[in-house]
This record gives sequence, structure tokens and C-alpha cells, in this order.
Amino acid sequence: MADQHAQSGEDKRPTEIPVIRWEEPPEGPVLVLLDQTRLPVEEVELVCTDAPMLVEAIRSLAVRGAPLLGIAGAYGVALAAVRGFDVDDAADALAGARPTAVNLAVGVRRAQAAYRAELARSGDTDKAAEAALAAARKLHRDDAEASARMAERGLALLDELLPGGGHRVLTHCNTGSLVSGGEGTAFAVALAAHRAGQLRRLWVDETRPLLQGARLTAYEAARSGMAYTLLTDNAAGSLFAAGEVDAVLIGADRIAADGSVANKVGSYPLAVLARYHHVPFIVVAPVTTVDRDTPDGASIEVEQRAGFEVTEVTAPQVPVTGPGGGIPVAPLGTQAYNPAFDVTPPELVTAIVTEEGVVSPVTAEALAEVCARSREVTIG
Ligand SMILES: CSC[C@@H](O)[C@@H](O)C(=O)COP(=O)(O)O
Repeated sequence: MADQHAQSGEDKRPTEIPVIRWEEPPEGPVLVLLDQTRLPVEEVELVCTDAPMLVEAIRSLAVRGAPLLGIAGAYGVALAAVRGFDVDDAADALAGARPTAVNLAVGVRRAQAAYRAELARSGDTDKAAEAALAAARKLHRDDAEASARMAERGLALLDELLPGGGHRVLTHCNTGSLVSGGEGTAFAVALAAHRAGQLRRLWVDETRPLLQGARLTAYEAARSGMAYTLLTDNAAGSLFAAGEVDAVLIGADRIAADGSVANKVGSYPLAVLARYHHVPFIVVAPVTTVDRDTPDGASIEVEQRAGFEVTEVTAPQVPVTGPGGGIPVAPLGTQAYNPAFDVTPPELVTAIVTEEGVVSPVTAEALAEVCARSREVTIG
């Protein structure tokens, strides 16, 4: 098991094993994932041999977070192709596995388009499968590059908004290396500030109900050696009131054309708090997260998840008792409201940091202009 308590000033790899990798053992190609449902207790690999396994891994959040979903989806199409399954069926199943993070569909459709184009050109399914794999690998590399550029731009923005350093940054959900080909989105900016000696503290929202903040962001923060403190989501208000938050940094699952931001449920209340307390609310996301075909926040489909994620807590090391496999924390039969995401309107967002530039103030025109700088086109 990996050392969970590293607190030295030196950067360490976020996990002992890669978050996602393509392997070609003699039995046939596989996609190997770090099972994020097991963190922070243990680093366990999940080996996907076909697209349905990957669909299940996506639904269960073994693999999660917008950019990584795109990468995984693209590799999933390649997996179906090299193993001789119906590529279009696999692509549809993968793209529909979760509805809110647009990167999933972007990644899937890019690999599918590469497959189709090569098939039309050569008529050779092996070559078409290679093309799908090459598209997935490119998306993986591009995400690492985008991540580095977002970190650079985000750090420059922090310097501009908060001259003098010593930033106390609040973040929500998980946006680091666990969701990226590189160091992530919002977390990558915090990491850049830490390396520049400008991060005094990272406040980590635990992120109910599935605890991506507690289980994953705290894990990444500990391994990077940065000063961090975990809080319950509902403690954020008192932290703002005490003047302890200088900026909020979050990622995004889908950004509508008008600049509305869908991200992990609990992001919108933070935006409202930030506005009330005159604290910058900064969204960090690659241009692949901007969906020009979704006009506004009301048009974003928000994933509704099973109620047992709220009525039970699950932990790998304890005996299971409830129908969802966890320990009940509410009476049996209790109904739960469990949206996975919420939508923050553009007027509450101080800036959207992308690899192509910073959008501030957030308007549809400014967002479109920054996205147009990207060489790749988002799905239409
Ligand atoms: C860079 S990741 C941005 C978002 O994908 C992240 O904040 C988030 O909400 C992830 O939600 P999850 O339900 O864990 O996939």
C-alpha cells in the first residue's frame, strides 16, 4: 500500500500506480485503471477487457472526473475496436455512461471518428483500431499538456488577483492527477502555487456524498507535501465568515456556451458564498469541457444518482449491511435527493481558466473567443 501520510516538501507521484494505462499482454489488449473507489485505503488496479466493463467502472466512479472520463472513453472505443466488438455500439454505451461530464462524449466521439475515418480510407479494421488507439493516446498526451498550461495561467491569475502570495484556497471535489493525463485542473493551479511558495493552505471540502475531497484530494494534497485542511462541506460558510478563504478554485464537468458551470454538487453554494464575501471564484477547465451545443445552464443534464449513496456510507474495510452495500445512516426506505452536480451561473464566476486563455468577465462572446484558439474542435 502507498504511503498516505507523506508530508515532506518534496513532490511525490500522486499514486504508486498509474491512474490509467493501456497494456498489451499475450491474452489481448486491456485498459488498466486505478480503482478510485478503493482510495485512500488501498491502490488497487481494475483491468477492463471490454467496453461494458469500462462502462461499469465509469458508472461506479472507479474512474471519474471530467478529463479522465474523456481519456478513458477514448481508450474504451479503442478496446472495443482491437477486440473486434461493434465500435459504434460500444461508443454509444460509453458516451451514455454518465451524462454531465461532456469530456466523456468528446473522448469517445474523437476515437470513434478516427476509427471510422481510417476504415473509410483503408477498409482495414486493424488499421482502424490502431487509429482509434492513436486518437486515445493523443487525447491523453494533450490533456497533460493542457493541464500544465492551465496551471501556469491559473497561477498568473492568482498573482494578479491576490498580490503578495500566501494564498488560502478552498477547493471542492477532486481535480488533480487522479482525473487527468497531467496534474489536473484546479488542483494543478494549487500545486503550482505550492511549488512557487505561494500557497499557505488548501482547504479541502470533503464533498458529500462520495467524499471525493476527503478520499482523493486530501490524498493528493498529502502526497504533494502541501499544507491542507479537510472540512465538511457545510463548514465552508463559517470559514468564509472568518475571512480564511482568499480564493475558490474548482473544476468543471460541462461549461455551457453562456459560461454556466456544471460541477460537483456543492459548487454553486460556494459561488454564492464567494460572491457575498468578495472572494474570487475561479473555474479551471480545458476547452474540451466547454460545450458550445449546450446554450445555457438550464440545458445541462444533471446526473441523478442512487439514493443509497446518501442513505448509507460505504467503506471498503467495514462489513456491509444496507441494500446499497454500505452502513445505513438513515432509516431504511428513506428517499434521498442525490444530484451529482449543480450549475453555477456565469455572473457568479470570476474567471474561467483554460489552457488557451483566461475568460474574465465570463461572457458567451469571451468564452467563444478563447475556445476558438484551440486547434481541436469540440463535438458538434
Ligand atoms: C477536473 S475534474 C472537474 C470535475 O470533473 C470534478 O470537479 C467533479 O465534479 C468530478 O465528479 P465525479 O462525480 O467524481 O466524476
